[in-house]
Amino acid sequence: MESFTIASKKVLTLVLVIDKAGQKARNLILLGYKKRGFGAHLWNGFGGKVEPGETAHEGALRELEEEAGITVKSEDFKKAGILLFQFENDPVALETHVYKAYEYQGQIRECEEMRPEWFAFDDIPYDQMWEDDRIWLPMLLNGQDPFFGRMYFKRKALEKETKVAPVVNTSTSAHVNHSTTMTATSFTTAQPKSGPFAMYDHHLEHSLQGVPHEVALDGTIASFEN
Ligand SMILES: Nc1nc2c([nH]c(=O)n2[C@H]2C[C@H](O)[C@@H](COP(=O)(O)OP(=O)(O)OP(=O)(O)O)O2)c(=O)[nH]1
Repeated sequence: MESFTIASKKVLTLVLVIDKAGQKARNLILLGYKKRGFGAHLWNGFGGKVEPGETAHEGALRELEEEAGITVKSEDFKKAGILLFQFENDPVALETHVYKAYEYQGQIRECEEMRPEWFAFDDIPYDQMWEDDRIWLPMLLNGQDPFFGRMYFKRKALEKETKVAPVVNTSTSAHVNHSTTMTATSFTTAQPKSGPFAMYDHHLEHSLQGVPHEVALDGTIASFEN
């Protein structure tokens, strides 16, 4: 496993809302399609950066309200673990505190950043999610939390995708005009399927005895919650 010292870290949150045997008698998970910013075009839980003066718990509740329009009572909010994301040639690691909730209040709504949607557990769109999610999300869903994971990513080479504009038939005739030329070709940078980063290594401990509270700069669990 890759192991390198972190110079600093940012504290983030990630919330998974689960509807156990809901209306359709199937277990459902609420994911949001990220419309812009970091992790754009991927499905994910709700969350973001913890603000100064806020605990991770408070930050997670705030982001859930901002991004999905719903609230969760503190007693229904359970810490599932910490995921430490490290990126090649980037000394800043992302210490992501993951929470789960089975009850919520309010009306789920879309915002500028996220489009929420329920997914059955057997229909989770892993190929349109961060690559590490297929490793730890099943554990969260199976109750194998709390967990602690370290995930290492490399930046993917962005492929150039050629978009060919539709053929414009300038002929007034009903017959296909074979002499019609194709108009300007536009070049766009394609978004790789599971985001611009590729995971190249990971380490995951699950069913821990205690709930991780903080990660040390050597990438180990610094403390557990009381
Ligand atoms: N599932 C999953 N989530 C991840 C991974 N990496 C990663 O940063 N995240 C989450 C943690 C945060 O919830 C979110 C990143 O936070 P963000 O940049 O959207 O934060 P924010 O909402 O404060 O951002 P902004 O308002 O400044 O745009 O993505 C990953 O590998 N898997």
